[in-house]
Amino acid sequence: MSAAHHVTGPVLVIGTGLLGASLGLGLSRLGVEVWLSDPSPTAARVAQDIGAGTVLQQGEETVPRLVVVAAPPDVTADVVADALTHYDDAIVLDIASVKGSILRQLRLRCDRGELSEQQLSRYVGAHPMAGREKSGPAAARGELFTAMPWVVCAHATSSARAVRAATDVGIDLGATIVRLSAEEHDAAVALVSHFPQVASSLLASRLMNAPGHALALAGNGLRDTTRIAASDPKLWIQILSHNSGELVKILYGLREDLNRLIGTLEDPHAEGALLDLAELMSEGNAGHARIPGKHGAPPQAFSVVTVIVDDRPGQIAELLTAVGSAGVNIEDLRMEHSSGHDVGMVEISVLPGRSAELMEFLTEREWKVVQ
Ligand SMILES: NC(=O)c1ccc[n+]([C@@H]2O[C@H](COP(=O)([O-])OP(=O)(O)OC[C@H]3O[C@@H](n4cnc5c(N)ncnc54)[C@H](O)[C@@H]3O)[C@@H](O)[C@H]2O)c1
Ligand SMILES: O=C(O)C(=O)C[C@]1(C(=O)O)C=C[C@@H](O)C=C1
Repeated sequence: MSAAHHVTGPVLVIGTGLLGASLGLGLSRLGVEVWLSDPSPTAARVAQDIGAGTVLQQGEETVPRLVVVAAPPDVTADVVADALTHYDDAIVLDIASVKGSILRQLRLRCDRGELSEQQLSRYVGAHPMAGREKSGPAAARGELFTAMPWVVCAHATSSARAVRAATDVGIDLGATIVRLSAEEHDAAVALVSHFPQVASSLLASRLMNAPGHALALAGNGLRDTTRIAASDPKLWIQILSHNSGELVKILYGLREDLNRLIGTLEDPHAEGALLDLAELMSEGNAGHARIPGKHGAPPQAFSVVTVIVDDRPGQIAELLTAVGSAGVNIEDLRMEHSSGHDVGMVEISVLPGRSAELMEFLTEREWKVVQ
């Protein structure tokens, strides 16, 4: 299948695990020529088998216009530097979960004369705020990035061409572009990604020696708060250690809150103790209410079913008729066009209890529902 897109291939994806294979899959589906490379021949082959691109065989050469480095954070700066040196006109971007440490390593190479300023100008950092608790290409999904934030971290000397290319990949994958400096990015993800991972892991680690009868009672509360505790330790020790400075600031605050809570619960009948507990719960309510919906939309009281439609007359009417025949009431409707796309995204707000059946109904009728 070939659809309108901004990215011009060939694109070389280096690192064909969950993220690299998902990106290859998303671009290949648009008709972009994608080459795949990974030190693990199995990871590269699996990525090829699922349709993410074509494996670049050892000794085989290609002239990519764009290189996307989707390797673990520890090796990302090395792989980026090699790509900037080896492919002398290609734009190189990385999609690692941390940005500041990688940029600092690349700058150091410039200062030592190992990389030229011209080479560094072809690099831009990016970070799709989309992923899974699973790793490897078998878990890849071409729609992983749809409607998710795609952070572009240009550095002081990134060329306009490089920034454009990093942005275009996100747009073509249906993501929402956010521009931040590497420092702003690292502070933000410490709070909204790295801290939740640590909190989830700490919570789940309490279960290691829990008696079977306690675990047998586990409901959605525990499942919701521990999904990401199943994440890959090899990846996360790198992410956490690369962004430790920002994370530690948040953990100091948590330590204070925990001390306060312990003090309160040690004597729940003390004067003011119940008020303290009420404050803790309502502060949590207030923080939760600030988590935006997809595309940065305000928090939703309804469930949103997102459907991708072709940008042509009659499509919305057909979709609304389909929702009507499912017997589901539309509480709100929002339509988004990604600039330059031939598709639009329709967000249908429905009562939370009706979204699963509507998704199933539409999917069965071959509407493209974003899962
Ligand atoms: N998993 C997520 O949710 C998520 C989300 C956004 C960004 N990221 C970032 O994407 C990158 C890849 O993560 P992933 O989840 O796909 O991990 P993954 O473990 O699924 O895949 C990583 C791949 O990189 C390969 N690799 C290892 N060393 C390499 C090297 N020197 N050169 C090239 N490839 C190498 C591995 O063989 C593996 O196939 C990481 O930097 C991560 O921080 C991950
Ligand atoms: O949804 C998940 O499973 C994720 O952990 C994804 C998540 C996140 O924190 O949102 C994790 C790390 C990445 O760098 C980006 C996205």
